[in-house]
Amino acid sequence: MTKSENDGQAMNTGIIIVAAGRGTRAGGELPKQWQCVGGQPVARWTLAAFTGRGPIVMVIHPDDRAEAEAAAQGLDVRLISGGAERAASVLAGLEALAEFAPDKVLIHDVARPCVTATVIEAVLAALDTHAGAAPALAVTDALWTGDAGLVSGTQDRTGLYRAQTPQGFDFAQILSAHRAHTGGAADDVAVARAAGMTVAIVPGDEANLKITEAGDFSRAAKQLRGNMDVRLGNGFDVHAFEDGDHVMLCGVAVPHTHKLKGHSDADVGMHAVTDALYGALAEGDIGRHFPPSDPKWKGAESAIFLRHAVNLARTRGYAIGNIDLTLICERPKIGPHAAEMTSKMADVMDLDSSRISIKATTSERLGFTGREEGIAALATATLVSS
Ligand SMILES: Nc1ccn([C@@H]2O[C@H](COP(=O)(O)OP(=O)(O)OP(=O)(O)O)[C@@H](O)[C@H]2O)c(=O)n1
Ligand SMILES: C[C@](O)(CO)[C@H](O)COP(=O)(O)O
Repeated sequence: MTKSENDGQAMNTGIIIVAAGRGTRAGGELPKQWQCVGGQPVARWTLAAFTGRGPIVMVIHPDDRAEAEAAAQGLDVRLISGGAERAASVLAGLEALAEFAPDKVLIHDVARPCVTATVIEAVLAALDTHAGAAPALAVTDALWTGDAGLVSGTQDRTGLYRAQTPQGFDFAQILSAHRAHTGGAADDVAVARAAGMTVAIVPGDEANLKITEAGDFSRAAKQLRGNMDVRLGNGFDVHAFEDGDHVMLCGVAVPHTHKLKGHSDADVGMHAVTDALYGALAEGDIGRHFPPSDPKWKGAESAIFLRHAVNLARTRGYAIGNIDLTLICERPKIGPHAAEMTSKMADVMDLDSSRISIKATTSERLGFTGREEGIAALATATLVSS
């Protein structure tokens, strides 16, 4: 991940996912963040919730690199080594993020995979007016002290909150607060307050639980199932042939007796996939985002449109489930180029190629594709949010 690769995204916010803990209370053969809930590692859910919001640094234990790489596969995440205490891991993350010079930073426990976009956005909004902001829930149960199984006293709950993450801060201020902090701290709000920063409380969410004990895995799985929003979109596009010697299909220049006619590079395959993503988001189509009347897009690479749709989906908290594209033409033959097209699309979409299907059919010489007047493309996309 480089600074320039993130240009155009939410560049002023950096993300730190602290994942260097050992998960001793949760048990299991692997630390809790690498164990699966709802079919994928805890860490992957957590990373997906922040993808598209800015550069992500995940702080890990040096022994966990293989598990971390598997959990982050296909996502733009920098892995760095943490320390023995949570605060040391956060400081390592802040130092690594300094290269991106973010204005703000969100610091989140990997062990909170059910965090919602609403909570993240509430923290970010509060950072417009405060140096720090964090989600929390007011304590609603009565509080007691206990001793040897007996209630030994009661505790006034007025003004008490249960703290959650992500905790958000002005980047420069929290970096210097962490550098100056000595001794333990339960969280980054404690470090910030010790340095004199004010921290706003924003509404937390019961769903944003921290996997701490073994029983929390099933609670998280239930939550992830319940929160999951699956969206499906389809896209259809047609471009006519004109004189030329190659067609652009899914980012690959395929030699042919004609080229495709269009305002942009006329990559009919990418256009259909882009429209499927916009469709899944109920965001209209390419024309709404990149009007053909705008000379700026004349001859433009269609990868620009596709990346925009992908980033829009990720910014809204969706991961791309899969893409299925059918190209309809008699010629050129797609089969020999399908692997290269898949790899190019995977690259542009920053998506594992196993989630991309590119296939082709003829229309049995019927209709405009049968008469070789042009190429049609039909795409389906699924988006999954937690
Ligand atoms: N040295 C540490 C300790 C904790 N953490 C992270 O801080 C978060 C909150 O910590 P906790 O839930 O206590 O996780 P563990 O330390 O892994 O759990 P345990 O205390 O049961 O071992 C977790 O995302 C954990 O990975 C970290 O990055 N570095
Ligand atoms: C930061 C935190 O998630 C706020 O609730 C929590 O303090 C970290 O977990 P730990 O169990 O206290 O290490």
